[in-house]
Amino acid sequence: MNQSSSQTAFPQAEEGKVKVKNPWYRPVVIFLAAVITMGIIIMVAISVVQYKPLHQKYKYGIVLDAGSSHTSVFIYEWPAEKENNTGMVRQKHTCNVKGKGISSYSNNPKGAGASLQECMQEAKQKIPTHRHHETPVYLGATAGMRLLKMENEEASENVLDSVAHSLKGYPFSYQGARIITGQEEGAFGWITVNYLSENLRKPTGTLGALDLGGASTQITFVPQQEIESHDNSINFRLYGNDYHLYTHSFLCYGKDQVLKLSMGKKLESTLKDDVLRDPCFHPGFNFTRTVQSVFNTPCMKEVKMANENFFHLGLGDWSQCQQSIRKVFNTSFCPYSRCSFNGVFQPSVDGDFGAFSAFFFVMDFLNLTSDTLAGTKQKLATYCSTPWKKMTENHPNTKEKYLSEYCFSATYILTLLEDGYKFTSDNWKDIRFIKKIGDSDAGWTLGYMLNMTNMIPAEAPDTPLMPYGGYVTFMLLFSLLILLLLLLAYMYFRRSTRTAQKDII
Ligand SMILES: Nc1ncnc2c1ncn2[C@@H]1O[C@H](COP(=O)(O)OP(=O)(O)O)[C@@H](O)[C@H]1O
Ligand SMILES: [Ca+2]
Repeated sequence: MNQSSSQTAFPQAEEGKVKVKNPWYRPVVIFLAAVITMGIIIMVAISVVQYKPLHQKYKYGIVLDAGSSHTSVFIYEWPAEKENNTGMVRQKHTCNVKGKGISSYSNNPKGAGASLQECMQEAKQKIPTHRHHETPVYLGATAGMRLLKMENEEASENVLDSVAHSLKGYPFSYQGARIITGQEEGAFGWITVNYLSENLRKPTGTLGALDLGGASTQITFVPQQEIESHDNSINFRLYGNDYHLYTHSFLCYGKDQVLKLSMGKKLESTLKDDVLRDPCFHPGFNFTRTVQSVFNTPCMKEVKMANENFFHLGLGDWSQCQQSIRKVFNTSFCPYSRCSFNGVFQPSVDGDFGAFSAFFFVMDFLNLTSDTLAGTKQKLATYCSTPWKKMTENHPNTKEKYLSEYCFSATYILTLLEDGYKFTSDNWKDIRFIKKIGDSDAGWTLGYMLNMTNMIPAEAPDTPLMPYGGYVTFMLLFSLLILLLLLLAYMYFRRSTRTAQKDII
């Protein structure tokens, strides 16, 4: 039997000696299986880390900017998972409170709280109900309330109590209503513009901040020189970088207060006359005002006039207007190596600046946001000399108060920037007149909220493994690769089995 079987044509098929090779034992297949398993594990792991943002939940915050001229309610939103990253918070909605600023309610404090109702109701609708209770609400009052506090502290407290009471009546998380300092107003404005420009986590330069309100104005930037006065220096650490800022807020140098100051100075020189001839107003402008409406401010000593009323007449002379505005800056003394005005230290301006609030409203209305300094002056001179009649005909939909004051306001802006802050025709182009960056308004409110909610950490937070786009591409390529490997493995398996079967046959 042994002999006969040794003579067969197919010795492999010999009984007892046939061995079908199992393809899974081959090292290549083991390797492929290992790669596939590892690939799947890596994909699952990355998915767990990266999947979170796909299920974004938004959080919200509300800040009320109680300015001297009016109050605005800002609603911010940000993805809950990414709250410590720069550029994540955006403005969802704004609401302008009807009527004047809260400081105008000094004789009727209850009215201040009541005035907020409409906008706060709107906030309730804009923010999903299940988020209401965890949405912080802050009210920050600026220079109008600083002035009221100087004039009548009790009245200012009553107004603040009234707005606090009103805000506590909503389902949000009330966090306080207070007068913020000029330093805070400057520093938070700077944080806002640099947060929105995503300058804070990069080693690139920062943007200085120029804010012009009705009652005060702020300048904030990173200076090249040492800051000689303690009051003007602010240091903070954001996302792992140290910032040394220069900031100053000039109370009474908002555009509405400066208008009063310069009119008051002109009235002083015409004590007995009941006519104020004003080069900062258009020719043909003629308005009867009360003397009290000019002197009703703690920014100026009241001057006794012969009459209660006066006629405010426009002359439309830009260069005379600038001469009169220069008088509100005291440059006769400086206890430091250099000053802006009124004996306030200021290092030389450096880098790019964002100029917002009334800087923007005024320069944008006059189409002066991108001219040279000389060009701006020339256009302004022509603008101021335009007859008032023509102005009202050309701009029937513009508020008359604003329209009548643009010549004055723009002349003040130019004088403040050039004579006050010492911008020159060379670095004029570094001033960007801006309203918004992306969806969000430039102003102190966003920076204030980021700070109060600890959303800008001192040290840089962890970043996701890779950007979202990169992650999707990576996952796609990786899936394709795994598919390819599976296909290869399958083809290899088929071939090996076929060879084995052939071998058996
Ligand atoms: N469209 C506009 N045109 C001109 N000025 C404007 C416009 N909108 C607002 N303003 C002015 O901007 C200034 C805003 O100041 P505000 O923030 O109320 O005061 P402050 O910051 O000093 O407390 C006011 O002088 C207001 O009249
Ligand atoms: Ca303001």
